[in-house]
Amino acid sequence: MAVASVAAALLAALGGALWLAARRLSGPRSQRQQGGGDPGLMHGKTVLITGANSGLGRATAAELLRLGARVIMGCRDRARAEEAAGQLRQELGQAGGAGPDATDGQLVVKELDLASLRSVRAFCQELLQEEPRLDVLINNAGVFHCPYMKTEDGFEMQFGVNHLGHFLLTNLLLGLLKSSAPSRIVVVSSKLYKYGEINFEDLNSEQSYNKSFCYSRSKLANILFTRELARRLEGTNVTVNVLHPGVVRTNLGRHIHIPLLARPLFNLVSWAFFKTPLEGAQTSIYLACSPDVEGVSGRYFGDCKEEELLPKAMDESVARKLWDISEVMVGILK
Ligand SMILES: NC(=O)C1=CN([C@@H]2O[C@H](COP(=O)(O)OP(=O)(O)OC[C@H]3O[C@@H](n4cnc5c(N)ncnc54)[C@H](OP(=O)(O)O)[C@@H]3O)[C@@H](O)[C@H]2O)C=CC1
Ligand SMILES: CC1=C(/C=C/C(C)=C/C=C/C(C)=C/C=O)C(C)(C)CCC1
Repeated sequence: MAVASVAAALLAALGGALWLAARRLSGPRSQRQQGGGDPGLMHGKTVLITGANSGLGRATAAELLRLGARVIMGCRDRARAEEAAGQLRQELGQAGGAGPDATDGQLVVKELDLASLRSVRAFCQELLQEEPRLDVLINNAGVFHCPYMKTEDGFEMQFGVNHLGHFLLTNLLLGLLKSSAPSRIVVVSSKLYKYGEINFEDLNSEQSYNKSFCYSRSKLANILFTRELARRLEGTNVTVNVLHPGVVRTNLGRHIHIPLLARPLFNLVSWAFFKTPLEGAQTSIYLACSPDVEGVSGRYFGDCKEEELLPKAMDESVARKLWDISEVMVGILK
């Protein structure tokens, strides 16, 4: 009897694993694995991607590089970024691209720590000196569910990196984006914005800290920032759009503690149900280079299609107030 139960359990586990594998390999998602598109589409264009050494940013960099762009990887850890850049050059060579030597110079690594306003300023100063143009800025880097931590300037980490660091970065690069117009800004947010609120009385979470709320708040801030910026950029030929990538298998979950014994199960589930980084990056890539969204600004996208926002993400007075407070927080108040 016991032997029969064990055998049944093993068979069920095997059947489940096979079903998951079949689902992963034959589902519609696998068809989106390798990007198509004209390999010369982004030729002559310079793209800056924050957090380009890992996950979605890395996959976005790989694809835009394949499409011929000069890609600047804005990353906080030079060693991790150089390692990723080396792998990307090699992958491009192996995929029949221009080859590691010919692509040199099209992939540039620069240090950028969004948890330090000093680093953001130094990064922009160098970039403005060295780069004659910037066609696409992709605000992709992010931190998720970290324990309570503060940035170098004393801001709650998720709000500080996901919103404020990118707020300063974008503002300092706006002149170059305008002089390179038509140009685009792409902001990576999340569907989890739905659970956030902009609680102006405690933006630093000094009174209480809830990591889920603070992540959602930072992602709501990404959307409000996008909409306010789109309004300010009207008539400049610089567009800005925001997206959610879906649930993607990346390093974003690094602060989530999974007990050692449960990890294989979580890995299996994420492998079966989460998007791959390349699948998740499709909307970022679409907004960065598709002719379909030429002139489109201030909109929210998922799976390369426009989606509706909750009223709280379209509240113009909250967006303006957040903009004004962010200017004071990062020290660019004119
Ligand atoms: N994965 C998912 O399911 C979802 C992701 N997103 C969003 O997608 C974006 C990309 O995340 P994803 O690729 O998943 O996660 P990863 O953790 O794989 O990548 C995040 C990137 O952000 C960088 N980063 C973190 N902190 C800083 C900092 N202070 N300064 C500069 N760079 C920093 C990381 O650098 P380092 O490697 O050095 O840590 C890394 O390169 C994020 O904005 C995230 O909120 C949204 C919805 C779902
Ligand atoms: C891959 C993987 C993980 C990653 C989780 C991730 C990437 C969560 C993403 C969250 C979302 C949806 C954020 C939305 O903004 C775990 C569970 C830590 C452990 C098992 C392997």
